[in-house]
Amino acid sequence: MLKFENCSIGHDRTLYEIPELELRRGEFVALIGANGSGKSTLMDSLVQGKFPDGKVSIEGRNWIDLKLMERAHQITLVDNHFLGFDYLKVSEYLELGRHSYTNFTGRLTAEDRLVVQKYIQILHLDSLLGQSTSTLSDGERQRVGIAKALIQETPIILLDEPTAFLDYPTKREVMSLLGQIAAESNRMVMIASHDIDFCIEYCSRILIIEKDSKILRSYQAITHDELVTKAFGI
Ligand SMILES: Nc1ncnc2c1ncn2[C@@H]1O[C@H](COP(=O)(O)OP(=O)(O)OP(=O)(O)O)[C@@H](O)[C@H]1O
Repeated sequence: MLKFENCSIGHDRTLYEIPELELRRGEFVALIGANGSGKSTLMDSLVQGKFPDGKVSIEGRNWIDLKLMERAHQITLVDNHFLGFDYLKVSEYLELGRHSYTNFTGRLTAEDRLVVQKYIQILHLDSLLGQSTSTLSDGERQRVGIAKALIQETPIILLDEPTAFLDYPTKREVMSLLGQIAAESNRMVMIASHDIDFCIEYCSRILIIEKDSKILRSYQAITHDELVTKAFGI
């Protein structure tokens, strides 16, 4: 569904190349690389539709030709930058997930509300709905962020370090949930992560930004030691 051909990734200089890569629905993909190697840059480039060269296509359509709203219906990014606002309740924040589907009034339809309600149930968020988004714990904020991404109902979900700051059981819970979402709702879920052992355990595919070659390569199965050598050169 998401295909890269001869792409260079980087802002003002090339950080690495993606010669050829095709990601499919149902896959739970980990993106691994050293600090500053360009994991967030790839996610940002996808959301913004900015690739200096090469070709990225989704379901056969050239990604850079899609309008902003068309891209918003295809892809969602959950990052760790949102720390909440005192005035924004969890329920209101989740409703923003339907924003790209509403008309100019911004009002949700009954159908939109059903979608929001569905993911509130799946992620067990009932007890948090009236709480201010600025008061959530890291684990709660992560679950709320994932719910908002699901509410957007895009076939591609990108999460930048979704397990950062979480305790051990919550990391397991989030990884298992993301794998389930990919498989059961037929979406492609990609995470950037430094939790390499969790990625090996839970993800169906590992993408490594290789330190020596500066090439992004895909692995279906890889050991901890092989991964460390390829990603960090040690
Ligand atoms: N807007 C920007 N303009 C120019 N350079 C940028 C910009 N954003 C990031 N960079 C640079 O691009 C490189 C890759 O950064 P990026 O955040 O993608 O790495 P990362 O792999 O996600 O790192 P980490 O694991 O530390 O989060 C870094 O050298 C960074 O300084």
